[in-house]
Amino acid sequence: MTSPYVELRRQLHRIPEPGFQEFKTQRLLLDYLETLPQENMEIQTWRTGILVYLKGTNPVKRYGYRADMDGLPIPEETGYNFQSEHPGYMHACGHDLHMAIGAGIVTQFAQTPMKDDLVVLFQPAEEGPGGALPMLAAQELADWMPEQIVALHIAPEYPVGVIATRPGILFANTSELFIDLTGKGGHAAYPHKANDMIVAASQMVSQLHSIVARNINPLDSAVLTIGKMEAGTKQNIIAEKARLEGTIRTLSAEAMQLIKSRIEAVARGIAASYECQITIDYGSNYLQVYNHEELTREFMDWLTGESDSGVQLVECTEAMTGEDYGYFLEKIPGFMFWLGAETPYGLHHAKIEPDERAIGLAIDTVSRYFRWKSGSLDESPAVNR
Ligand SMILES: CC(=O)N[C@@H](CCC[C@H](N)C(=O)O)C(=O)O
Repeated sequence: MTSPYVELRRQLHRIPEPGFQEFKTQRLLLDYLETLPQENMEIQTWRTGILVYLKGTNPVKRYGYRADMDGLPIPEETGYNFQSEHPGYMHACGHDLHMAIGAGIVTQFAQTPMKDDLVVLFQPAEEGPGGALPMLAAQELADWMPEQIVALHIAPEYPVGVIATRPGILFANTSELFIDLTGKGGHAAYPHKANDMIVAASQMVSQLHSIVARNINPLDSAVLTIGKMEAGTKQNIIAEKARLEGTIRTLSAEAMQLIKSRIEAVARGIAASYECQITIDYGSNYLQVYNHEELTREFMDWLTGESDSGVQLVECTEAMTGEDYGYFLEKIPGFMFWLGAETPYGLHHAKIEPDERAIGLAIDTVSRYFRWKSGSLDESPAVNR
């Protein structure tokens, strides 16, 4: 029989929504939360997010768990019979699993409280424009601010049972990148009377790709990806406008600064040689995910000691993915970890089908960890997987 959390994940999978438009997602989660015992639980909404407070029996400390909520603009190509009902949108980054795990953790503590308090946060807009910073600034969270926080991200490359993390930097600094080029359009047969922005944008993409290869110290990892290019209106019209959309990833703040200044130099060169106007917008920027060194090491040691939990700990390297959870870790001590959910297709792929057995394992592991921290491990109920 399918567990209630897998069922909830499937329902969430059907309704992926863009950042700050997670209206149906919020409704579905609120409906689920209403089915739970309410005696020691309080719920607040913030924009399309949800904050759940679970009161402890004799609280000294307040812990936190954060799950992200938004989907991605990807037309789904999985074989699921619970595919996205929102054309062109898909949960392709595991946020449906992250939320189902969050709901499972709430269930565990609504049914059997621990000694300490727990706040579970469902945060909108992780993929963009970023919900973490405004949520951290919101009065709703200020009143319930956790003293330690945990989050996870599914990992398609690890089997179920693997939890991978490291003390220190786990995910990169990120900056979005939007470049608009404006030249002069015209008839395809009169190129000498126009400034073709398809040619200018193509040149610019090549030059942008040489920045990481030729300006960044190879020992200081960085990535610049252009994920979208738009130009032109018809095959026999010279394009007056072009737009490039991408993202920059770095492990150091200095490399981010350097890449941005090189992008601006490339833009000045292209603008001069193609006699066009270029504007650059860096969109939203996320801070690196920096795991608290002692707390992460303590979690890793605890996992290693949990011999019959079915979890295998891997100490992994950093990844160039980004996460606005980095802003939580800037303010609140805590960590993030990768949760094995093996599938042949990676994050942000139209065919990704994460292994759902990861859901029960994560609910069990995170709940047991909080109970252990709180000195309440003896009261640990089994998870309905
Ligand atoms: C885990 C993950 O895939 N996160 C996203 C975060 C996106 C940040 C921002 N919108 C950007 O594109 O720079 C990622 O792409 O790493």
